[in-house]
Amino acid sequence: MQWCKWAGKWKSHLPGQSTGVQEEDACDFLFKIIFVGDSNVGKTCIIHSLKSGEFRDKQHNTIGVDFTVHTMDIDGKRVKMQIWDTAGQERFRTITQNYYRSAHGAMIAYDLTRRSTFDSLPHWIHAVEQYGVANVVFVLIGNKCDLQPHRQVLFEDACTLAEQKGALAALETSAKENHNVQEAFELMARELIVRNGGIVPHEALSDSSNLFLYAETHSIGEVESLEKKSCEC
Ligand SMILES: Nc1nc2c(ncn2[C@@H]2O[C@H](COP(=O)(O)OP(=O)(O)OP(=O)(O)O)[C@@H](O)[C@H]2O)c(=O)[nH]1
Repeated sequence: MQWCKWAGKWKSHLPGQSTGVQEEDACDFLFKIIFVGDSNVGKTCIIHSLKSGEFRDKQHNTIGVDFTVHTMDIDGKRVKMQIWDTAGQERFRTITQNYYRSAHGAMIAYDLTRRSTFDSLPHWIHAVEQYGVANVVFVLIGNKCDLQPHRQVLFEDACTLAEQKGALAALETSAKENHNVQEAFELMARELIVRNGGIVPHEALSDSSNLFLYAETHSIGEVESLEKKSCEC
């Protein structure tokens, strides 16, 4: 018998029987994650980088919502993440908000070379909180950290916003260089496992703060004392 935990509710699966669930579909946890943020911040590329480890220079914008499943092993637990890649374009907002419902976690992305996409974050956080489940876990992701010379957002500004809004973490990623992509999703998975009754021994989670940041781990107190300097990618 295989078991799959869907955010608190256990479902049993009998491989090869009438459910049609195969051995490879078995998992210990199954989480729904929505990926939101302005258009062209790199959401689709991050997901592609997560799945393939490669960068694909996307030629077109997402229309509505795309869906993918990513499985990872966390300390011996098989964790499946249903990732919903939503279109950032304004015209799809009404449609995409329908997918926020029942999401356990939200990745909220901005492009660190475009300040306007960072300034949109309060909107996205509000929307996730408004249309999603109560106490949804969210992570702020500053993408394109390979483009350091074009940086318009200090990492410390993202940390401050993360602290103010109650984000789990602020991270900087590069889909192009596959930097911090796996880490972002693993961080989310570990937190969701803990919130859903699993025990995941990990030094980051034993920190008194639940805010984990780019490159190094800092508690909220440490963040406040960080100098205003851009972080290296
Ligand atoms: N330099 C660099 N470019 C990136 C990175 N990630 C994405 N891009 C580029 O940014 C552009 C937008 O990427 P997408 O993944 O399509 O952005 P999106 O957020 O999914 O956009 P929508 O589908 O409109 O919501 C593409 O031209 C990518 O090649 C990155 O990490 N570094």
